[in-house]
Amino acid sequence: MQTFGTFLVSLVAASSALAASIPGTRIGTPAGTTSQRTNSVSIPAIRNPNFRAHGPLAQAKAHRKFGKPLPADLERVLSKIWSSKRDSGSVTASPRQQDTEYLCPVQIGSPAQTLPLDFDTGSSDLWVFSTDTPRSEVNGQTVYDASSSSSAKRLSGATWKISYGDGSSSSGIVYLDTVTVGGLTVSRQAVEAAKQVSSSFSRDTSSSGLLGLAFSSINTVSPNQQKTFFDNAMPHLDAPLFTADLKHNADGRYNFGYIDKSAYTGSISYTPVDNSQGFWGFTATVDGTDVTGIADTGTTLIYLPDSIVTSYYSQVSGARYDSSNAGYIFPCGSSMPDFSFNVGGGGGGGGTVTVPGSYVNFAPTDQTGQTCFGGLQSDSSIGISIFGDIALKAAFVVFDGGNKQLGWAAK
Ligand SMILES: Cc1noc(C)c1CN(C)Cc1cc2n(n1)CCN(c1cc(N)ncn1)C2
Repeated sequence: MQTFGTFLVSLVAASSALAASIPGTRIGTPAGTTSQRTNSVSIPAIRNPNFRAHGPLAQAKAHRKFGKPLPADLERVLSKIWSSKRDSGSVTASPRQQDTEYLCPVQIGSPAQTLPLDFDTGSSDLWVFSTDTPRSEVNGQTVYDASSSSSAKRLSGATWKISYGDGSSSSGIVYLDTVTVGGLTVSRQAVEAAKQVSSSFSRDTSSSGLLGLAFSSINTVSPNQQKTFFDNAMPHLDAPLFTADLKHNADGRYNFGYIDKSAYTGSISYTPVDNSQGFWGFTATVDGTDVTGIADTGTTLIYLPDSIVTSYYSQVSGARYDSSNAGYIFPCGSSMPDFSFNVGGGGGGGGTVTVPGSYVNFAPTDQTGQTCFGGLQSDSSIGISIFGDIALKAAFVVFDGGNKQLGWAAK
């Protein structure tokens, strides 16, 4: 069996023998060597340190070299190797405005245009500020220019329109273009260019749009619904999953296709996902009460049933629901209790995620800094419980699209 190293040496030996037999042939004297004779050279044979010897692949090379068909058993082995998935990606998630949102650099088009996007497991549109967005609505954001991308193709007749839980919205037209996240590339990804954005997006000068990571069933492109970046990438990934490792006031990371064992402690507790509404829906247990909600990186706070929220703030002196702030507030100097929930309970006890009390002290309600707004609020006006960034940044979370499950681990 010839390994690459041997192959390289034999190739070099052949050429220098050849050169020696043809007078005057000079194949160049490599740096560092001198030769008394005029028609001979000595070439170092450098072993390729990156080469990994592999029997079947070496067998295949030998058969191909001499034009021989591969034996059936070798064919079977190679087809398994060559069909194996081999893609993955890893990108930094940078917090903005006290962890209000997390932005990741995304490359779009050829040549690449890099835009900071909000990765949102609560929606399924990849939309961007673009040269199609009215100048009056662009406020310093980096915009996507499809006309500068040789790989951009307009998806004729396609439009999109999306509204979010906080009342913000955007809409526009659609291109197919090459999108790369952390080294993972999807060609012909639907890139939704905004022709209109609501004021909260215009004011958000650091974000150029969103990259949806919920299920493609709630993508808003019409008449032909489009797939999310993750859905398009999934068949090529080493594992059909991505992980979210968001942090408090610090850069975190989204990984695609693999689980970084150094990013969490203890074990990962898994729980089934209900994607019937297009979200990463799951059930957790809070103080013995089952809560069904969604894991949503695009929502800043945690929204849970009234009973749980009221019970939590009853532990904090001076905490109250304040209608002028439309939420629970408390004295900023309060020492907030930790907030825990259990995932994957079942017989094995599952795993407990503990949100430090300091995370629940979200932000002052005004410049005086006397009163602070809670990171845990009631879901009664939303109709669905949401485990947003305040909860997610307390854990290492596996979004497993292949097995429709969510994994939670401490970190
Ligand atoms: C958010 C946010 N909060 O303070 C700032 C600043 C921002 C960003 N900024 C105002 C603009 C904005 C509004 C939204 N986003 N970004 C992200 C998508 N939104 C979601 C996603 C989802 N899964 N669920 C609900 N809404 C609403």
